[in-house]
Amino acid sequence: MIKVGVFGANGRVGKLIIDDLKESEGVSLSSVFVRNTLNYSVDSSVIVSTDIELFLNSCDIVIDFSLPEACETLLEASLKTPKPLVIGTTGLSAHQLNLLKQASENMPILYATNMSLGVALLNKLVYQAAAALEDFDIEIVEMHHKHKKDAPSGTALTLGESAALGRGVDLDKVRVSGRDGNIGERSKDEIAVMALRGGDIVGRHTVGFYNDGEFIELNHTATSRNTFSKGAIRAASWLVDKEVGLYSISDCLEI
Ligand SMILES: NC(=O)C1=CN([C@@H]2O[C@H](COP(=O)(O)OP(=O)(O)OC[C@H]3O[C@@H](n4cnc5c(N)ncnc54)[C@H](OP(=O)(O)O)[C@@H]3O)[C@@H](O)[C@H]2O)C=CC1
Ligand SMILES: O=C(O)C1=N[C@H](C(=O)O)C[C@H](O)C1
Repeated sequence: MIKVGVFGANGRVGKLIIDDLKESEGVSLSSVFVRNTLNYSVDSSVIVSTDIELFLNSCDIVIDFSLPEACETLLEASLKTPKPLVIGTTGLSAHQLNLLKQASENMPILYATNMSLGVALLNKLVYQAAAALEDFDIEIVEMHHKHKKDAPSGTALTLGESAALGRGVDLDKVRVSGRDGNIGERSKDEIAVMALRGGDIVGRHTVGFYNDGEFIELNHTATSRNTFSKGAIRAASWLVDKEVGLYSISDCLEI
């Protein structure tokens, strides 16, 4: 039985991971890290702790859905106490991403801005379309619930990277994150990544390829957050016995 530690357990996704672990074969909840208290009860055998060392020492693998600062704390602690990590937290800074890469030299880490099978496939399709439709303008729009803190979503940025890779350009150099005022015509290479927020939208991503006379839009809509929690548990079962290194969700899903 794989002992799973959950980091971010009070959160929207964290709570679902704890529920879904009960229904998943070969895995069980062993520890939970909390800043203060856990907002609900778990089996008395589970270690619920504010002590990150105790939390790490009480599990075989960690699943993290928290916030960038919290994820940084986890990565720093894991440098001292290495554990396989499945990280779903988005909005990581360049420094935090570097820390993640550095940590993956000591332990296996799977980092995915979206744990769904559909988005993993969408990234492949976007890469292909961007390469094949070289004259088409690429625009990405994401929609999420009003509580989401980071923008644009990690998924939208990853889709932007897939598109940029297909075009052989660097997303950081071509990304547009808003348009307002008399800004002039769209340049050929730019890739816009725009964010909308409202209500309880779980997650919707559209990558559009627009040309004169025709356009294609590739869309993925998550209708349940369990898509992410179940995807993360599947990733944990896959990652737990891997060599040190940085893995993607495509590695896990073999697509
Ligand atoms: N990769 C993917 O497939 C997906 C990724 N996400 C990402 O996962 C993350 C979490 O999303 P969501 O569950 O909606 O967010 P929530 O805001 O609901 O949950 C965040 C969690 O992080 C914890 N937390 C915040 N700060 C700290 C800290 N300093 N130390 C320890 N724990 C902390 C909170 O604990 P407490 O309540 O105790 O403060 C809470 O449990 C986001 O980055 C989101 O974008 C979301 C869905 C899918
Ligand atoms: O915060 C969310 O809710 C989500 N975050 C992820 C992201 O930023 O891409 C994945 C998903 O779309 C839901």
